[in-house]
Amino acid sequence: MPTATNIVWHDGAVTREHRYSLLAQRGATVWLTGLSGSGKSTVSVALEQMMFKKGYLIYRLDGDNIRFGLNSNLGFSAEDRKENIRRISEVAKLMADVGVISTSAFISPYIADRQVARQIHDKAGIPFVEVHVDVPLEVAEKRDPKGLYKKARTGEIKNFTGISDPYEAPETPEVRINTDKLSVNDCAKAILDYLVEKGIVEQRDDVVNKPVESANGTANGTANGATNGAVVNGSS
Ligand SMILES: Nc1ncnc2c1ncn2[C@@H]1O[C@H](COP(=O)(O)OS(=O)(=O)O)[C@@H](OP(=O)(O)O)[C@H]1O
Ligand SMILES: Nc1ncnc2c1ncn2[C@@H]1O[C@H](COP(=O)(O)OP(=O)(O)O)[C@@H](O)[C@H]1O
Repeated sequence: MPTATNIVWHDGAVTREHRYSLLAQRGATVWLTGLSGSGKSTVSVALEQMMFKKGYLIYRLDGDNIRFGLNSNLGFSAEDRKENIRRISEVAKLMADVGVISTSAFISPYIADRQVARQIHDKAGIPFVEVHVDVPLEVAEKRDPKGLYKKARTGEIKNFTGISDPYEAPETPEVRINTDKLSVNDCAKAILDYLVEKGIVEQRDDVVNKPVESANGTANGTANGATNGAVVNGSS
């Protein structure tokens, strides 16, 4: 890929700290890596609901979804997966620079690519929390929520992670969740507990007084004290 030359960074007057102050939160990236069917999307959705109810602005970046748009030109070769992860890392970094907490749920099978994701965040001074969504291959394959393992076994899908392509598990992730041993809620809670323990987010009570259950992208909760449905800051 060509590298840009003759370019100069341009600073604005509104800083990251101004935006964080406006939003009453700091940006961060929660990076979920694991086999297909390990539970990355399911846990991300649960964490999003849990944190949204506490008044956090949180946004999910998800492998399948991103491949419909931004990364629709990428396949599953090692080179394409690397570019997939690099682009997502840059997007997550930008979102965190705005002040958004994002979850990135990507198989991201290669240690080197995840290292790049971490470096992009480290360089920008943004917290990067790697979560290994850990499950034995047999369990993921048995779940097979999209029927992809079946297709991979018959050879209909080539280069399928865990079957005909490698998955390099993280050795020292910030958080490891075993989705065959913990409930979805407990997995999400383990991540939130880590964020609180490390001071990445503060401890907050729920401020949204209805469950956030809609699966069509629109949240159905309303915030305590808010008349327009906007979420109010739950910090004291
Ligand atoms: N060959 C192959 N290998 C792995 N996964 C495949 C493949 N082909 C299609 N899919 C579907 O694509 C989803 C993974 O996309 P990602 O962007 O997360 O992959 S990667 O991080 O670039 O490796 C993955 O989503 P999840 O099952 O949610 O992980 C699959 O639905
Ligand atoms: N503790 C758990 N955490 C996450 N998913 C779980 C858990 N227990 C069972 N599952 C099931 O495993 C499947 C995981 O699928 P999905 O979230 O799409 O995985 P991925 O995004 O990693 O491909 C879902 O059918 C989900 O209901």
